[in-house]
Amino acid sequence: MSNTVQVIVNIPARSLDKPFSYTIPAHLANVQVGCRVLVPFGNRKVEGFIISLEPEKTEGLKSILEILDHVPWFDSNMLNTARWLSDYYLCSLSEAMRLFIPGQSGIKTQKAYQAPASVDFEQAAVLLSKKPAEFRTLLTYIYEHGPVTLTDLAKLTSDPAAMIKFFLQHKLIISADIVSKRGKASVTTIIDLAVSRETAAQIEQTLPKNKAAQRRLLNALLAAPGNLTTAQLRSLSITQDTVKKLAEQGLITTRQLPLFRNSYAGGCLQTPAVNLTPEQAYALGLIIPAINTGLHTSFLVHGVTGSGKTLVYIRAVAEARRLNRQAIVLVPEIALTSQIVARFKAAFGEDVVVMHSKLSVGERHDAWRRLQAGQAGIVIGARSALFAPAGQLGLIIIDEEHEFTYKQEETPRYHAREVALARARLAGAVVVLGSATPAVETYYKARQGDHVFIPMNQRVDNTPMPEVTVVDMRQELAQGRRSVISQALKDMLTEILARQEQAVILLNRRGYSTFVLCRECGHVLKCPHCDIALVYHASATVLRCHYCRERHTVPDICPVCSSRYIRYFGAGTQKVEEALAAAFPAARIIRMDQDTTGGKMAHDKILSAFAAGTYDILLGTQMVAKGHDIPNVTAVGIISADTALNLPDFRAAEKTFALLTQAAGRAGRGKKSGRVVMQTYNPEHYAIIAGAGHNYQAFYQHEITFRRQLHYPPYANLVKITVHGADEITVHRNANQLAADLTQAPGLADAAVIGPFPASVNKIKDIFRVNILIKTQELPTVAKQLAGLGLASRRDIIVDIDPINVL
Ligand SMILES: Nc1ncnc2c1ncn2[C@@H]1O[C@H](COP(=O)(O)OP(=O)(O)OP(=O)(O)O)[C@@H](O)[C@H]1O
Ligand SMILES: [Zn+2]
Ligand SMILES: [Zn+2]
Repeated sequence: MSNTVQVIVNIPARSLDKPFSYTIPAHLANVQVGCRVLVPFGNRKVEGFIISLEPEKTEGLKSILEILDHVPWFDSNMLNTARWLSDYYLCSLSEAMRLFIPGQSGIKTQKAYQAPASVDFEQAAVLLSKKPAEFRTLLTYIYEHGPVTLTDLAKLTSDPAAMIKFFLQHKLIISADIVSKRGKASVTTIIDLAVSRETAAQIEQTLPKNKAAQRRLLNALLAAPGNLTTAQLRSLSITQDTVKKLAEQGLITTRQLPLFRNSYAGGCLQTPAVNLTPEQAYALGLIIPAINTGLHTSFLVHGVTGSGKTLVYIRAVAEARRLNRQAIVLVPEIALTSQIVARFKAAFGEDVVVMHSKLSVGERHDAWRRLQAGQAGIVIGARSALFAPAGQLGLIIIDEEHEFTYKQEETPRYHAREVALARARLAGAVVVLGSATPAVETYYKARQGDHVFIPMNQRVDNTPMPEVTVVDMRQELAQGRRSVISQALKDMLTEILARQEQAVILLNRRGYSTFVLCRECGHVLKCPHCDIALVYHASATVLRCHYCRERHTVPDICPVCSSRYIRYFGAGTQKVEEALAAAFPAARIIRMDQDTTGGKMAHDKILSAFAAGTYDILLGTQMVAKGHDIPNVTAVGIISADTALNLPDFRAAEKTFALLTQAAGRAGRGKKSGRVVMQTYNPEHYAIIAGAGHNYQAFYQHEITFRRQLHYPPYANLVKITVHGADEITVHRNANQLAADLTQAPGLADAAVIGPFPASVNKIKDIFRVNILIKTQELPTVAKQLAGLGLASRRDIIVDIDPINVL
């Protein structure tokens, strides 16, 4: 029997990134690895996670105060995944473990005040004699009711803080933490008769008149076929007090049942039995046996838009469930993917737990307890669902695996795909990655044999892919048309509106203010050394390369065609909406972008209204391009296909290609065929040509060559180091020093250190940010070196392994 445990305290401070030892008091002897506990830490009580039991007994240790879980919250798979995460992403183990807890902590700590162990009443009386009477009242209250919080005290007097300060100063009170468990399982009380119905009826008769409530309760129980819940009693205005009185007399019994909150009562669809398409059958023919082996395998399902990937996921999950194993289904953003959630709900009902950002911490806890207890088998949600306590994990699905929302942009800066692969490897689980436009890194890995590759090249029912027209906006200008809506787009919309079909218009606005484009010839100013668009810094009106620091002034005329139409930064959604309204006064247009969608569920509402046919045209940014499956959408217009191309980002072409393909994929998914108009200043760019031709292969061939030549991922790993601080000069000095140190560091000899350069948004809330980029083929060595330099524990530094945003 072990007497000592190693505990990771749930405090995200980097300086505490090591386990602390505690002893186990005799009454908590059954504590296990993976349990959350309450421990004394300094003069506080904090939550801790037990990561190991030590055989040795060590003298002089503090002991654990309380066990918060009777079943360990962390199983070995979760614990090892957290360890992997902290090693790979250079975060502390507590930062990694917090990911696995709804609300990041199982306890809530409130500061409270109470009487000290001994009080010198005489001295207290002297001190208070000079003070207003309020002081005495408050102190008496604290002595009688303590520990009490400031909030409690604020109910008694308007400004308790000053008085508390005085009491603390003179040691009349001490502060103490009130620690409460979070996400307590909500319970319902069940009330039953403890005596025979005859006895109860007799007693009811003999109760005096003033016991009306007790009589009502007995009558209610006599009338009810079985028992009653407190909620039912409330409707009869029967209080807890009455229940207590009858229970004390031994007439009734009460017991508590856990009540699981389930806030997602979404409408269930009826799924008719379908025959699998040959490609779906082929995919499942590979995936299902893999699930059966119980060994880790990963698949990449590269299925064109509308090829029926969701059904493959559902059947794979059904197989995992048949084997009594659990499944995690990740979607990029729950608010934009209600259709897939509805399909899972329809197929699996209550076995599905849906995690979305609107859930309270309590609801999350309940949901996760249901998974932990095996009462639910499937969790579907955004990247955080990956950390669900699924002890029987057999399958992880990542839909739209190329989406950048899978990367967490705060510490720990993990990518859900990588963590999923690590967790599944540790659990012997299968991973299915699905996308019409896989990330270049993922596709490369599949070609290398790291993932089993499954192509799905046909749409369901062999519906043709939509026909795409590329419009050269330079030609439009040359022909005197200045509208943001080209003639071809206008013609297409006129036709489909006349047939009462619907259209989606995508305005790809991202990055518009960061680069300079010539409207006449489409030329974008690029760095001659890095082939990346120069970033426009409005504050200094200069152009800079964020990869090699080259600087240029902004030209007044285009260096290629001498046009004065350079410095074009594009149009916003509002402007496009006005142009559409002017061209189609009768059309019902709904706009969806950051400005119109305050709450997250607003997306959902807009999409459902559009799907229901309340609107003819859905106009918006990126978010209109994704995920939805609306049969009456036959036309897609892309206002500015190439804006993302000009982002000073080596993934610019990939982002553009993915967006065009996904957007085009919204058209013609039903019986009616679809059409797409893509407006661009770069019709000869490979991402545009491949996007228009639905040709992933062509895009990939081009892209991978570029990546190989310039040593970008997948041929190297990147690490982004951000130095930040309030003082610009210090930040720059520290960054320069760090870059110099890194260049000299022995373990980084083979790595390229690039920068420092100011972040593209170089000042946020008065904090300056400067980036250093490391390109390496030896990430583990570099990571070790960075950890050795103590970077991970510096407060002014953020280390981002495999950054998605390099700006
Ligand atoms: N075997 C089948 N028989 C009939 N209809 C099917 C079949 N499989 C899928 N479908 C239907 O085909 C449509 C497209 O399927 P789904 O939405 O799964 O495509 P997808 O591959 O996920 O596309 P995207 O990548 O664009 O999201 C859906 O309406 C779906 O219900
Ligand atoms: Zn030009
Ligand atoms: Zn450059």
